[in-house]
Amino acid sequence: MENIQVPVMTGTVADKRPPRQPKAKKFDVGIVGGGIAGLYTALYLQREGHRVHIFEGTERIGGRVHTHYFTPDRDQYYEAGAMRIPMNKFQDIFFDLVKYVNARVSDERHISLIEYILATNNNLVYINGVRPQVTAFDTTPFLIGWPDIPERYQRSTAGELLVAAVDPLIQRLVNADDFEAEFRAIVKDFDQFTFRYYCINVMTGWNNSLVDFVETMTSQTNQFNLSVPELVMQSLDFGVKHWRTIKDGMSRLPEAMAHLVGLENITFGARVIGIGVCGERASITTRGYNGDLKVEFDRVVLAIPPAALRMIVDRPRWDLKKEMAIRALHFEPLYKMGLRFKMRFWERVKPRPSVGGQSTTDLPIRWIVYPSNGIHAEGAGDASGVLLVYSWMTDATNWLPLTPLERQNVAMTCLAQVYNGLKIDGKPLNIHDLFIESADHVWASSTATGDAMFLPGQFAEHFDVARRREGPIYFAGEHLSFHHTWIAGAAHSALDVVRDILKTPQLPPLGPLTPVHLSEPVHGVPPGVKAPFYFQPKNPMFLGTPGSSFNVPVPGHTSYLWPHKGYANDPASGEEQPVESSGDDGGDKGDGESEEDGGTVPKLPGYLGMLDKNALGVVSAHIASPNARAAWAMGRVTFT
Ligand SMILES: Cc1cc2nc3c(=O)[nH]c(=O)nc-3n(C[C@H](O)[C@H](O)[C@H](O)COP(=O)(O)OP(=O)(O)OC[C@H]3O[C@@H](n4cnc5c(N)ncnc54)[C@H](O)[C@@H]3O)c2cc1C
Repeated sequence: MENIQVPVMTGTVADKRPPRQPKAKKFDVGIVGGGIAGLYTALYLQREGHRVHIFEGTERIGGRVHTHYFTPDRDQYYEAGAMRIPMNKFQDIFFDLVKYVNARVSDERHISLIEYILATNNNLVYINGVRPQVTAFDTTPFLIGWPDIPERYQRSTAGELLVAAVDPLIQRLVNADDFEAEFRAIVKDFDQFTFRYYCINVMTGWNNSLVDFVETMTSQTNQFNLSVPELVMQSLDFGVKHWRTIKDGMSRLPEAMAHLVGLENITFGARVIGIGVCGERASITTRGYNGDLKVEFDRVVLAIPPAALRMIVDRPRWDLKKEMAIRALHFEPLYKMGLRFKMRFWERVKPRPSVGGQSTTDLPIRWIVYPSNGIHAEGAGDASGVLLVYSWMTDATNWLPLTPLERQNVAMTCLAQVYNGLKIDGKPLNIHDLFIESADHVWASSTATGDAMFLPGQFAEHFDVARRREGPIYFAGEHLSFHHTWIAGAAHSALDVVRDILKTPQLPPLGPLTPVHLSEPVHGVPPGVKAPFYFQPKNPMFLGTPGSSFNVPVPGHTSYLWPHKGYANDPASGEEQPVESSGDDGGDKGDGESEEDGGTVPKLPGYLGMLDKNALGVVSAHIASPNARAAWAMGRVTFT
């Protein structure tokens, strides 16, 4: 976009005015990826007066923030991606972002934070077929007969051992005036080592078997083969006592952010397949269901994980170090399955009911995570509920070869083993009788492949070069922050990019004190173009076929095509369900149909995108519009 030249007035009136400052250049910025990093970048640049457009490869906003709603009823969801936020100063950027968003969205989109319970004293442990009467962190090698443990550590708990290993380095970070400088010092000293090597060589008398024990009880298989700084950062966050989650689902955050950015500034179903540099500008080529689109921008931000960037093969070759970093940066595989039951049996089972927190097993399911939402809701005792199983690293990869039905069977068999012999209301618990349905997300086979968790040497060797801009092209994402695997990390990396683009290193994070009207947000609908470009979802996978994760509202109908429902053993609940008004849910998420949506599109907990009435309008005025075919003022547009 060109600068708008304000004509200089001459004569007496103009002479009395202070001389005009030249306006700072306003950029058109193309952002690839609609995860937190892309959205944060867009929000920030837009409020500084720049014009942004996000290209999201899928039909959903939020990337790895992904709440799966089984039904529109309260608490019938699981967090397939991010689910909990520790309340420490390193996560301030998240809490500030929530306040920033809340100051600007309608009540309906307001984000409420509720307590997240990380662990309770009643959570179960199930190791090698044994269910000791302690929690995972309180388990000792002696208690479960772990082999080859030096005598002096036989009665040390897993929690004590982990703290002894990481605390000296954590204290350095917690007490540092300059976090980044201290983190870099730790990188300099320890980045070349795996955490396992560190434990065996720095901790007196530890052997491999003791490391295996601590890893099994406090982490997941082979995670201690990652670099020392990664495990220190992870322990720093998981050592926090108080946690929060978002009421009615984490997806409410990216959805609210997207509404602030403006749905007309986001193109869904637009997988970017090419990046080019044209002088000082850059181009994005994106492929949708009805053709390719090439757009030029002043700046391009690639807010996508390295696995996704690597698969954009039509792009400049950067120097060998940069390409090596893109190839190498290690992501740990992650796997989650949500299982919905007719009652929240885990809260009623005797003798050890789990009200929140998570149980630890050495089975393929590894962790059983109990929902913190809905614990005290009215009628929760008898209502259906959802728990999830969660695996990392090798434990996550092991699910890959299985079909969805096989995965469901494995998870159910594991859960039955853990709960074998426990009672509910005085009778033996049979979880198969209570099961309704499941859904899962194999992150290892999605574009991100998991979360960034670097191998030894990668912080020292690849981190800075991976973050470095290449001409008009900038890079963002959680992997490019010091705080891997957190929403906070994605937001930090986006803030770094915004500072870099605007050449203002001191820009503060978005927060409660950010003035609402520092400058009017600029919306990207170019003059003369009524409907911005939207890919029309013609592909069958977008039409709600079984197995699809996408829901297209059918204008004029009240039905709603549900996402992948897993494999319900109850045919009655396995069918697609029409969405009726569910009555007053007493919350802020809306309740079924509303006047606003004309009774045709159900309002679901935070569901965004094309379900939105306004977005629907845009979808129907898609590319066929001759105006949209005209040059899009953000740059030159080519349809092929
Ligand atoms: C299972 C799991 C549990 C987690 N738990 C927590 C937690 O409890 N707390 C927490 O704070 N964080 C958690 N995280 C981490 C957090 O979700 C991520 O750090 C953060 O969401 C990453 O945001 P991002 O924008 O960097 O990347 P992403 O969210 O991956 O966004 C990238 C986006 O780019 C899109 N994209 C990719 N390729 C292309 C392309 N070629 N063209 C167009 N679009 C493309 C993707 O579809 C995606 O929407 C978890 C993550 C996972 C997977």
